[in-house]
Amino acid sequence: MSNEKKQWDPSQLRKYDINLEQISRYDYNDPRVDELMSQNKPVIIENSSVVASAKKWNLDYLEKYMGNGDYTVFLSRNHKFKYYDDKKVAKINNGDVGKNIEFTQPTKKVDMKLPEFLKRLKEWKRGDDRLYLQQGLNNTVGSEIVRDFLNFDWNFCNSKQAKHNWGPLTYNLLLIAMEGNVTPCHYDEQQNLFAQIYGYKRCILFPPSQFECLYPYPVYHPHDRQSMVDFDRPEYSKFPKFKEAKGYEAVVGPGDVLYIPIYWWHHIESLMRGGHTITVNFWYKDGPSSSISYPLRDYQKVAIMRNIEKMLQDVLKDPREVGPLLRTMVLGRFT
Ligand SMILES: CC1(C)c2ccccc2-c2ccc(C[C@@H](CC(=O)O)C(=O)C(=O)O)cc21
Ligand SMILES: [Zn+2]
Repeated sequence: MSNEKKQWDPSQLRKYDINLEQISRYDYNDPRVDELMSQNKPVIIENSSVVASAKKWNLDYLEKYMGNGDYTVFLSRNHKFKYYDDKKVAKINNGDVGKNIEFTQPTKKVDMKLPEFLKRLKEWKRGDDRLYLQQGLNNTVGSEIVRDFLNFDWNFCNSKQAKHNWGPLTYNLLLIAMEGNVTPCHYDEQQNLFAQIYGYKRCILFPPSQFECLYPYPVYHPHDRQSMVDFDRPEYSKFPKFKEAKGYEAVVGPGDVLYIPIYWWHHIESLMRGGHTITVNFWYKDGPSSSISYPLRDYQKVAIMRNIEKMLQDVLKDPREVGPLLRTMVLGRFT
């Protein structure tokens, strides 16, 4: 490591007051990779050829071969790109879930041609909206890109999918972020092989067991699955257990593949002053839980809590009644 030219500098990482330790890195054919994956623990897989065919994906190549379709681009007034579920926004707007839910859309979703996206990326200056291109890799992209996509090392991905009993591949997202962009802490209900192609991203992960330290929004909220804690300015009075959160971090670079286990929280930032970043992720549904085995995994308890919240929300209708009912049911009774 010492003799390699350092590709990034710690000053490019945003400063957070969080207890973090390093995520392990192993060569793709090191048995410890599968050991960790089988325990649903994160690991960085080095030197695989999962996306080797995309090594040549620089912005000029993409501009030349990505075709002239419209791409999904998110715009943000600040560095954070908080996911929101627009189906849930609609439910709030038509009063389906109570009137008093304040929700301000944090990002705007626009369709943009690639040349315009790249132009705005190059000409960006302080005060401009930040951009984040997120596009499913499908047949709208040019034939060369499809060829590169088909030349991903699918044997590697399929072998992981089979060995760890994952469900079907649901999505490959192509992500082109501006330097400094942040995807705030959230979890997904899918297994994720996060393949870094260009530039460097710092990833902070927390296990599902840290649910009570990360204070997710209610399930009906458009920010379902996102943490309510603002890592830049944590409100410890509202979220006291955030002080106890214990996470794992890694900086991934070209050729690294980070396994983000299902239900694991992750905050992902493109290094400041590091130029744009390009990532392709591989999302897999969870495998068929052939038989429930005890003790339950932490992530299964998160799934149980989600189902209870959904059921209560459906039957109580007004979200303001969910908390009081749960408190009445639990406080002083289940010590
Ligand atoms: C922020 C953004 C563009 C977005 C906006 C609106 C709806 C969805 C999404 C969405 C989904 C996935 C990612 C990639 C990654 C985070 C990262 O690499 O930044 C990640 O979380 C994952 O691979 O699971 C990024 C986004
Ligand atoms: Zn995610």
